Amino acid sequence: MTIPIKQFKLRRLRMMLNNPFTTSFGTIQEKEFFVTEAIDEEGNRGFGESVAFTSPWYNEETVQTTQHMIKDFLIKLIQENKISHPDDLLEVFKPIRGNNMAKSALEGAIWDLYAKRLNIPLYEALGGTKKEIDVGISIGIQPSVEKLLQTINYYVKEGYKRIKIKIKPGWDYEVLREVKSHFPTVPIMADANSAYTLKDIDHLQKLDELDLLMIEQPLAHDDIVDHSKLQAAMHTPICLDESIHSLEDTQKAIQLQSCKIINIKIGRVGGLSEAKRIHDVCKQNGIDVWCGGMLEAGIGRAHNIALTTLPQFVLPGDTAASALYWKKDIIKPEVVVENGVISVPDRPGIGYEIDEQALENFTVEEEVFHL
Ligand SMILES: O=C(O)CCC(=O)C1=CC=C[C@@H](O)[C@@H]1C(=O)O
Ligand SMILES: [Mg+2]
Repeated sequence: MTIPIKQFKLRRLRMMLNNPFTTSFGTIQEKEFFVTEAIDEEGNRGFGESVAFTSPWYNEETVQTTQHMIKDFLIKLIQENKISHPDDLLEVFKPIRGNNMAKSALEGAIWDLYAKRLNIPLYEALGGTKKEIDVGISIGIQPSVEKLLQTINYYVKEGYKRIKIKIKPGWDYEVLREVKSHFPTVPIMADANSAYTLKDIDHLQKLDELDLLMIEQPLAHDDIVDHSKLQAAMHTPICLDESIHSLEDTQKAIQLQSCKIINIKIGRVGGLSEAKRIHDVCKQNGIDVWCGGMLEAGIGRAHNIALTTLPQFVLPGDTAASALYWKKDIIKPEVVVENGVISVPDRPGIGYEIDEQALENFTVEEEVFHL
């Protein structure tokens, strides 16, 4: 049966992070993004969230390109095609190359609507089974090693199951060695956001001494060939983030042995349907996966939680508590983490209610599209 989508709402929100988040590219303090809403004939409402940043440092998409793609191309494709299942969007959106984050923002709202129409939780609609998921925390680059150690100490005491540290040349081996010596039993990983090249191979090999859980995206954002050379030269598992946009990329990375782990971000791969396909092929090939974060507000966070209930998400994700990011989130209740664990909500769809007042307060622009 066709999903009778009657209307789309596109809200642009602006929210301030509690703490600035610094990577090898710069610092984010204010987050701008879209909340998408798909409404059917009976008034059911499905919600999605976009993850592109205001400037294209993580990938080529931005808040502006997301809006352009949704308004001028993607909604038209939904108007022209019948959608019976959210997976249909894989074909419907095919004429548009790339722009995965824009596609995912709409697809997420349709997945939520689909699950709500069936009156089942989104995680169940996706085929997930876990009732609880393990989470870790991603810590941005800190002003000093001392500050970093204090921050880690705080999160370890809070119960987070693994700590991810951002690294870049000049802020890597010594810092990680210090961290490991203070927290020898805590699973520690490093994310380089493509700050190195194969010329750094000797330096990167030194990280093998530190028994890290993994090193994420050490080399170029669009590379899987050099990563395969690096993985062959290192014991530490390489995790790919930026380089994996699709099932096909995943299959090629597996074939080349470019990594042992994949960080699945729903937005980066174009939505939950593709994320699920990537998960399935990783499961068949013994590649561990985990769910990365993009500093999401509550709706995106809820989607991440639902995805993480799939069985191959065997490593803690970045889906930390709402309160670490926002003074006030846009969902009710907010996402809470106890001893590094989130209890997956059992309500229909994303499982959290929208805080309508908060949504309104953070909205700076709104547009409605009739189908
Ligand atoms: O807490 C989160 O949402 C994860 C934050 C995080 O690590 C990242 C967010 C955005 C872009 C990147 O720097 C990064 C990552 O690469 O995984
Ligand atoms: Mg990353």
